[in-house]
Formats: sequence, structure tokens, C-alpha cells
Amino acid sequence: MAADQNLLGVPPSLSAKVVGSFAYLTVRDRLPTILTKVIDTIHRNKNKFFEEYGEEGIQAEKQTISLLSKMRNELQTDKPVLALTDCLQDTESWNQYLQRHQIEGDEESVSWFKSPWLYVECYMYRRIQEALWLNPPISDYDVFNEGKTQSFFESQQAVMALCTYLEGVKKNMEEISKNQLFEQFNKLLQVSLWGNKCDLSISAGQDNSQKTSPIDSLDSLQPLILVDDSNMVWSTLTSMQRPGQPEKITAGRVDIVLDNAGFELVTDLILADFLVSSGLVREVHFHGKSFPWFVSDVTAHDFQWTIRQTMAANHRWMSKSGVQWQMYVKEGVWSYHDHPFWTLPHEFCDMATDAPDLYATLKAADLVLFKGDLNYRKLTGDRDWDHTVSFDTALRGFGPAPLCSLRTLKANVQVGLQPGQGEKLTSQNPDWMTSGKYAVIQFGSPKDQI
Ligand SMILES: O=P(O)(O)OC[C@H]1O[C@](O)(CO)[C@@H](O)[C@@H]1O
Ligand SMILES: [Mn+2]
Repeated sequence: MAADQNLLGVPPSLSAKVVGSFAYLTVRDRLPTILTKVIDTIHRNKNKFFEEYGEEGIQAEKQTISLLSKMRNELQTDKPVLALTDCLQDTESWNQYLQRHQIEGDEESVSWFKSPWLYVECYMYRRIQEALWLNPPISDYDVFNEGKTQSFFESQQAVMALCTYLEGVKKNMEEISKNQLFEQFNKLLQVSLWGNKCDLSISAGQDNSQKTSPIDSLDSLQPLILVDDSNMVWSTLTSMQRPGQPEKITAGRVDIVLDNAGFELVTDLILADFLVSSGLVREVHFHGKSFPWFVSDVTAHDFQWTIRQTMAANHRWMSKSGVQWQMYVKEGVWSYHDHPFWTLPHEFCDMATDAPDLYATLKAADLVLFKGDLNYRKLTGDRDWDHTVSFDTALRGFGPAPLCSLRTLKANVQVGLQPGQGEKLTSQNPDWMTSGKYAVIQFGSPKDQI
């Protein structure tokens, strides 16, 4: 990665150095709040650690809290970003990334408020992991687990409504026309899109779950979709024809780069179930995070837990869905994958060079769906793009396969709008890019031939 000024035509990264910007407010207010909650959670669980590990558990709790308080202080006083001291699989990559930034400026200039927002925000979650990791008995403790679990249970009614809806769709699948299939696909794609409203990072951990049936709200939400490329997603899906069976619509592989656990994950599983049971898709690969990330992101544990809870629900169609999902996993129709790159601070245009194995994996997909705001920030490099720049330009060569971002807007980067669209939104609704009220279904086609 070269210095910003060397990247001809590429705008600078968003950063907290712009006083008053959303990045600035996030680093100044939201990140310390999240850290304080993490500290409280660890402290509240002191007895649990004692029961599990005795005195060693108590020591670990104290030590972890002390490391986290130190980090909060570094953040609030804009201290330099420090190298990681644990020896995990990704430590070297993080420290090399830091060095790259230090080479561009000097040691002091790589700091919480002066460096790219994307970098420091990711770095905070990695430092939380480091604090735990350095304290072995509680290394694997997920500080965000309580929030994720609660968000799942609080959206039970909505989950039941969705599972019931899916059952109805599946029952009629044999008889429906291609147009009707497209209609159902669109609905479930939008359910998965709006599921992204329910993350716990934008609300700094406050309850943000789905209480009503999402299907009923789709019509009223439609005007809030600023870019709707669902036709292109549909064409991609329906052109995955099997050689020798050109008349048959089917059956490729879709990869879903997951975002949040809780209600959003259920909406993704519902969509994936529809894709498979309709015969549109043969296989779905889910990609999640290898450690707790951005408060509510899905880990392997969350993925399995969600399927088990759905199976165990005391509701006919919900538990039936759970049983089906477990079966998909068992048969390999669905698979869960994680890769350290998803929890690095890199823009996705760096993936081909910095994580060639992951890039090659995604190349084998016929379509990749990227869920959520953070993935959008990484797709576009979290840069200060003009709103009318095309999505393909902002991807800067990233394109292992046809891809689509399903994202509610929670950070001030948005490309691919019509001339004047951004200005109009700003005049009507100054916080349109950060409120989570608006969304995009934005399609990109691969440019690279790596
Ligand atoms: O879960 P999502 O949709 O990626 O959102 C994560 C949130 O965290 C942020 O990165 C800011 O903290 C925003 O971009 C977004 O609000
Ligand atoms: Mn998230």
C-alpha cells in the first residue's frame, strides 16, 4: 500500500483528524464507550472466572482490565499505535501494517486520531483480543457474547415470522413461475439487507434488535434503498447454468461474507435456505470472523449456536428451519469458514496481494454477497470518494467474482449515486450516511484477471 498522496486519483482515507467528522466522533465518543462496556462486562463476570479458574481467574480478570484501561487512555490522549506483543497467527501482519504506516510518516503520526479511521477502529478490537490472549485462563472469553445472545432472543417474534414465511414459500415452490421466484428472491434479499440495521456497534452495544415482522415493512422501506442492483444479482444467479443443461436455472456457489450475529444472521440463513431450496444455488459458503469483532460480528461459535437455538425453539416452523440448516451443514451444502484477513484492517483491494489464498477461495464462487457497513467500508477503502464515482472504480481492482454489497449506511462513505442525489439527501436529511435509515444493494463486476 502506498502513501495516500502517491495514489493518483484516490481520495484520502477517512480519519478522526478531521475534527467534527463522523470518524472523529466515533473515535472520541463511541469507541471509549464500547471499551468501558467491555471492561464492565469482564468485571461483572469476576465470580464466573473465579468459579472456573480460582485465584488465577481473578488475576486474569484484573490484568485484562488493566490492559484495557491503559488502551482506553492511549486512545483518549491520542498516543501512537503500538505494535502487538502476543504471538498469534496475525500478529506479524498487524505489525507489518503498522510499519508501512510509520514509513509513510513517522512513529508519532500513527496515532488514534491521526491515522485512518478504518485502521484504528479495527486495531481497537484486535487489542481487546490481545488483552485477553495475554491472560490465558480467560483467553477465549467472548466479551460481546451477552449482547449477541440477547439480541437473538429479543428478535424471537421476528424470527418466528420469517421462518413461517419461508415455510409458506417453500411449500409453493414447485408451482411458482420464474417471475414469482424472482419476487420471493427480492423479498428475502431485502430482508437480509434490512437485517443489517441490527448491529450493536453503531449503538455502542445498546439494544438494536428487530421487534416486528420484517416482511410487512418491505414496501415502506423500498424508497430508502438508494441503489438497487437486485436485477443484476438475479441475472448472475440465473446465469449459473450447468453445462449440458442450458435450459435449467441452477446451480452454482454463493459466498456470503457475514456481518452481525443475532437477527441479521438469521436473515442471512433464511436467504441462504431459499437459494438452496429453490435450486438457484448448489452450495453456500459463509465467511465469519475468527475472534469477537465490532461488537456483534459472527464467529464460528455464534454460527453454530444460532442454528442450535433455532432448532431448539418451541415453534414449529422455527425449529423446522433449524433442523434443515443443521442438515445443510452436515451434508456440506452449507459451510462456515474463517480467515485472518477478515479481522485485519486492510482495504479489500489489498486482498489479492496480502491474502492470495482467500482471494483464490472467493474466485471459486459465482457470486459473493458482502453484508454490512464495515464490509462496504473495506470494499471502498473507507475513502472520501465523491458520491458519483462508480462502485467499480471505488473497488480499485477488487473483484474475485461478481459481488454485491447489502448494506445499511452507517459510515460516511457512499459511491455510485446519481449526480445530485447525495446533495439532495444531505439537504433533506443531513445524517443520511450514518443513521442506518438508508441502504444499498450494490453490484460490482470483477475487473481483475489475477
Ligand atoms: O455491523 P456493520 O454494519 O458493519 O456496522 C458496523 C458499525 O461500525 C462502524 O464501523 C462504526 O463504528 C460503522 O461503520 C458501523 O456503524
Ligand atoms: Mn458488524
